[in-house]
Amino acid sequence: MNIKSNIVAILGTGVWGSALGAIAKSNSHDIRFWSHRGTDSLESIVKDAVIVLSAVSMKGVMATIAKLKKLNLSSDKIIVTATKGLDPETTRTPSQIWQAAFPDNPVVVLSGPNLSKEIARGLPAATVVASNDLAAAEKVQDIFASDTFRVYVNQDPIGTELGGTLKNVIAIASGVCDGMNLGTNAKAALLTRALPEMIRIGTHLGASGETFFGLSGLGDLIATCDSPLSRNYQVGYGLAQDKTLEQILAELEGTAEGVNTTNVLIKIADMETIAVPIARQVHRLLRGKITPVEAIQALMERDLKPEFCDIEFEITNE
Ligand SMILES: NC(=O)c1ccc[n+]([C@@H]2O[C@H](COP(=O)([O-])OP(=O)(O)OC[C@H]3O[C@@H](n4cnc5c(N)ncnc54)[C@H](O)[C@@H]3O)[C@@H](O)[C@H]2O)c1
Ligand SMILES: O=P(O)(O)OC[C@H](O)CO
Repeated sequence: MNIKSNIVAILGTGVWGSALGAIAKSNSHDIRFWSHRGTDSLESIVKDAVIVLSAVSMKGVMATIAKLKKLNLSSDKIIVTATKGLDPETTRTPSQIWQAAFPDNPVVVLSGPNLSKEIARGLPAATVVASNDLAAAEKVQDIFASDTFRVYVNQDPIGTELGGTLKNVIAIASGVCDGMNLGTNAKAALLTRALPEMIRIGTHLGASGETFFGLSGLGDLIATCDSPLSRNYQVGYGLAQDKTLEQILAELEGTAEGVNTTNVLIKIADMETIAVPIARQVHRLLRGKITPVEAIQALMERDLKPEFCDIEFEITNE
């Protein structure tokens, strides 16, 4: 599909960075991996790269940026962020942090229903690359698109990023739902009511509401909330088995960003007085304040209300 080979630096060699690197490599691009635990210098990895893609977990974003800042990154390099998290101190998204650190570089968000283990197996999937700089997003689209990985562009980086980030909180709730065998009706109600919750927070933070109905919102919500491959789902499932959070995290392979994201989301909701009933129960559950049964009761016993009363959005695209 691609004719010209580009040098792509992938920062973070966890399962997602590795899977993304393998996709670009199969498109004949020259991939250079960097890990904070490895021996290669960051400078040598990013030196000739056209694209610098960060797939480090949220806890590594600030440290990685601090290292890159020392290297005087040229402003023509496209920074791609694939992290799905929120900064606990500032509540900012990774793309906001990257853009503030490198104001002259194009920053592109890559996010979608992308369980890395399925992608590593070459199963078909789709994703979104979003940026205020459309040409940069299209360049990233060109580099990663393949006949098994369909890449769409859009111009709502914050909405695209927040869809992938906020759904991790709901994936924990969904794991609880399945772990307690609450059935398909309960799961459908949970996911459907979660979407306006995500939209309320997202639009408050500057996202476009319609983005949440696309691949990076609804698409990723479905994928993550319905798959035992999701680490966030596994956290919820474990809580439903009466395991402690510490025990679950100790057994977990890789990062469950939803645990930190729940804390940041509640911080934002409390500061801005935004209703997030599902996330609030997840927060209480993670902190050991309530049991899964009490969380379900609290959600079911809330005051009755009209179904559509608190979000406004317009679908403008076909
Ligand atoms: N795994 C997936 O299916 C998937 C899909 C889409 C997005 N994501 C997101 O991508 C990010 C990475 O996910 P993953 O599954 O590869 O996680 P992982 O736990 O497998 O890997 C985390 C990576 O972050 C790096 N890291 C951690 N602390 C660091 C630090 N202080 N400095 C530099 N690097 C540090 C680790 O070395 C590792 O390379 C997460 O935000 C996740 O939500 C994951
Ligand atoms: O394993 P998780 O829970 O981080 O989920 C993976 C991705 O975010 C799904 O798109």
